[in-house]
Amino acid sequence: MRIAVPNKGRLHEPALDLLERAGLHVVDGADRKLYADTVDPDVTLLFARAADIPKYVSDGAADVGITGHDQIAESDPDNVTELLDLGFGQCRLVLASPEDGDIERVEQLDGKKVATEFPTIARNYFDEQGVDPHIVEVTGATELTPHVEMADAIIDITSTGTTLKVNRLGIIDEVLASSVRLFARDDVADDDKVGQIETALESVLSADGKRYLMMNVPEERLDAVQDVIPGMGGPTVMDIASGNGKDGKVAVHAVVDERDVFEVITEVKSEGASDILVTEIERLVE
Ligand SMILES: Nc1ncnc2c1ncn2[C@@H]1O[C@H](COP(=O)(O)OP(=O)(O)OP(=O)(O)O)[C@@H](O)[C@H]1O
Ligand SMILES: O=P(O)(O)OC[C@H]1O[C@H](OP(=O)(O)OP(=O)(O)O)[C@H](O)[C@@H]1O
Ligand SMILES: [Mg+2]
Repeated sequence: MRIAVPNKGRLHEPALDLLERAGLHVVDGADRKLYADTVDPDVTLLFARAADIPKYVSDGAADVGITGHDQIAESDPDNVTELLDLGFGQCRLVLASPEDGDIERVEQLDGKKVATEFPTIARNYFDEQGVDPHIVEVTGATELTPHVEMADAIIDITSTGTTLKVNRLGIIDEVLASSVRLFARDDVADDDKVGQIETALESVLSADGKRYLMMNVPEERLDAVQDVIPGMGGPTVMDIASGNGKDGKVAVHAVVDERDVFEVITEVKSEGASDILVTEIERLVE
């Protein structure tokens, strides 16, 4: 099973980091190497350009891919399925034009020029809008093109909005929202190994922002403590070996949202909980 992962750019590190946290450790990765084995003898990583990854998967060079939804939509293969939103690389593809120009609406672009790195997405978008501009294909620095008479508008990626602002471009419309996805070729999407990879990555995403809370609670206070813990499916309650001054107490364990931890601790403490421990969770298989 081969997983295609971005070889550089902003998606490389977070994609590898996620695979590592999911337990798919790279065993022989070296800088600039184009493939690497993992601790799972059945799983190899291929490092490719983010834009080429949908084609690698579609054509069978890899079975599973990790890249932006925008790249999958641009490549538009008819034999891949998105399995998971991996929650990073969030951005929007937008239609934008010079702030001081007179293009303010999509309809004004009929017969005009629109520069983009995403010609397929652009063409689909304009077809839906019933507008027919010339698409000027570029491979980067798209924001420059309206200022050198190469284009009247652009369709490009924005996240913080800084690049558009610096280049005095204003958003006319949102074309596509994107984030990084795990996807597979249809003929392998139901394989056990693909399922294992999906579960492993999902377990890391599920654990993000969650904390594991442990505490000791006098038995007679258990109901009151349980009431203030918003854990998944209720907390786990265990007997504690007697002795050590723990008689009459039970151990309560619960998974709690990180943002609730402060409040929960304050409340369970006031209900009589002691020896409270908070730990991070590496993975959570639900
Ligand atoms: N500013 C951004 N914020 C969030 N995500 C982004 C941003 N720019 C790009 N992306 C996402 O990352 C993907 C790849 O962009 P990136 O810039 O890493 O690759 P690239 O420009 O092709 O890099 P390189 O040319 O070095 O290979 C995009 O398709 C998009 O999904
Ligand atoms: O809204 P912002 O936060 O400013 O981000 C948007 C910019 O980020 C990307 O470029 P990148 O930095 O990847 O450079 P590139 O043109 O070399 O791909 C994208 O192509 C935009 O230019
Ligand atoms: Mg880029």
